[in-house]
Amino acid sequence: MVTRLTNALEIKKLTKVFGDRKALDRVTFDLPEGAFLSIFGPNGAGKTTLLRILSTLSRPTQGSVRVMGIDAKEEPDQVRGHIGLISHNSMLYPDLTAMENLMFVARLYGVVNPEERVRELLRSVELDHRRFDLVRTFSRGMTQRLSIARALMNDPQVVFLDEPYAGLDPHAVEIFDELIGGLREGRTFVMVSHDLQKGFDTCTHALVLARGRVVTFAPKEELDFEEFRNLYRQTVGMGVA
Ligand SMILES: Nc1ncnc2c1ncn2[C@@H]1O[C@H](COP(=O)(O)OP(=O)(O)OP(=O)(O)O)[C@@H](O)[C@H]1O
Repeated sequence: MVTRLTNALEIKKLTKVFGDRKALDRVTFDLPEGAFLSIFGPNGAGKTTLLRILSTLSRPTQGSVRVMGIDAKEEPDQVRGHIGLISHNSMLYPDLTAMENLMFVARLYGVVNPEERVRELLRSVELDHRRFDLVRTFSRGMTQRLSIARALMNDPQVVFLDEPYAGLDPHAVEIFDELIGGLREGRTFVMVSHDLQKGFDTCTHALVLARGRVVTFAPKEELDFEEFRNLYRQTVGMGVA
């Protein structure tokens, strides 16, 4: 029997223009299901713009985006049902408790037993004991853990992470790595990272962007870290768009 690998992402000639600036320029790549893609690039390379388009927060100017086979331009709502996003903007309400925040999201997704699901998620990120505390009293690491729980509400097949290590102390990084490690089975991850070593260690595929264009897209087994690092340094030397 031949096992057919499906692609979690199919991106073709994706272009995004802001005024007279091209933030993304004909970006093209396919990512197989179950992969972990790390996206690298200097400031202004287009990483966040790409992540925002993949997660349906922004629309491409040109080109096509398919997430789990669904056209993100035509059916963004359908795509949203399959994805989770963990970003700087935690999408949490600081003046609500952890529990209230997650209950709100559970209702948005029409979760059948919302309270049960919320408690299960809170336990999985080790925040159940803080469920009645306001989010504004949480540390950066705790807020991030809660935003992971929020992003997992719909049991997403594709998870997007925007610089998840920013502002975390080493202990929080460890907890985060463990959490993500436990979620990798059967899921696809896409992470924007400024930490070259960590992003490279974690990934199965690497994408380097510069000035909105793909400099490299390859499975990790085709890349040697030292060469990759040198290439990245040259890329950073290319400057911003
Ligand atoms: N809403 C916007 N309006 C106008 N220009 C924008 C907008 N969003 C992004 N850009 C421009 O698009 C380009 C890519 O920005 P983007 O935020 O995607 O880069 P990035 O690689 O994520 O950078 P960083 O590493 O600094 O976060 C930049 O030149 C930026 O100024």
